[in-house]
Amino acid sequence: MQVDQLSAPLTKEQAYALVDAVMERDDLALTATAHENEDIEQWYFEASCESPANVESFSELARQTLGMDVEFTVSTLDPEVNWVAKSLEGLAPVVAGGFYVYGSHETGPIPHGVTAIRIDAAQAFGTGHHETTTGCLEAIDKLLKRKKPTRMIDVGTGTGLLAIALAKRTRTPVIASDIDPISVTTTIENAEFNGVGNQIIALEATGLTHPTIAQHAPYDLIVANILAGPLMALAPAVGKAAQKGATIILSGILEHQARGVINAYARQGMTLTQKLQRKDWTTLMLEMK
Ligand SMILES: C[S@@+](CC[C@H](N)C(=O)[O-])C[C@H]1O[C@@H](n2cnc3c(N)ncnc32)[C@H](O)[C@@H]1O
Repeated sequence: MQVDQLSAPLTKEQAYALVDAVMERDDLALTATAHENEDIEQWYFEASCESPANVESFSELARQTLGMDVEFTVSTLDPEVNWVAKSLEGLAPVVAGGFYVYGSHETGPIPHGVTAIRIDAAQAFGTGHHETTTGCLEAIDKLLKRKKPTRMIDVGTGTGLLAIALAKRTRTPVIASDIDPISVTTTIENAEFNGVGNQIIALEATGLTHPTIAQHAPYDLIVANILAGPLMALAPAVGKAAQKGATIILSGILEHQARGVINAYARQGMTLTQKLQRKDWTTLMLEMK
């Protein structure tokens, strides 16, 4: 499958507005992100989709959303190359919440007193470098300093990093689920070489809809690093699956979206206990009352 990548330099606000607009248009079949090239202080909108990109529909959406014409650069990616892995090769280790997340290319010594997790770049999200992931690792560390959960689920597990972090620290089984089958196979491999293969139950599931997830409920810890929209949609299911006193860690939320997510979870009986801010990204810790 060939993949086309559309890119355009925009302001930060324009780039995020376009990401929001794309999220509402399933028919365009696009995955969109906004990011900053810090070296030149320029924000970009980027989207990828199966070739050939429907540039005309997309330009029309941009025109309607931003009220101006946007010129997109379109490039076709070679399907034989694992571009995600390539772009992540050589990343430096991440230290967050006492976890040390490193790739197999790393040759330096592992620092003392950390929980080391080896995650290789793959076609799944979660090498620990994104602020949403470091926010979750720090929230997990804060929680584990005061209590040890025993019934845990990581929804939207990506590479399995957060589930592996929990399994390593608690030595207890953790459910790791994702909508994407590639995440599930990646998670199984990552759990194996981190020595927690027998603790991670990796499942393909949308949200909390899977018989195994229902069987293991209620949970005393639910972690979900997805995006604000899907997180708000998940609030009723999380409310049903969480036991009284459970901790809920939510990330993938832009600062201006946090209030909406907090309100959606408050309506299901969960109250905010802590908020962690990493650049533009907010991680929420909530408790089921
Ligand atoms: C931002 S990544 C987080 C990965 C990893 N947990 C981390 O913190 O680095 C979000 C993941 O959620 C998955 N996802 C998105 N919507 C989902 C849903 N409704 N149910 C389950 N997984 C979902 C995506 O496939 C992706 O792997």
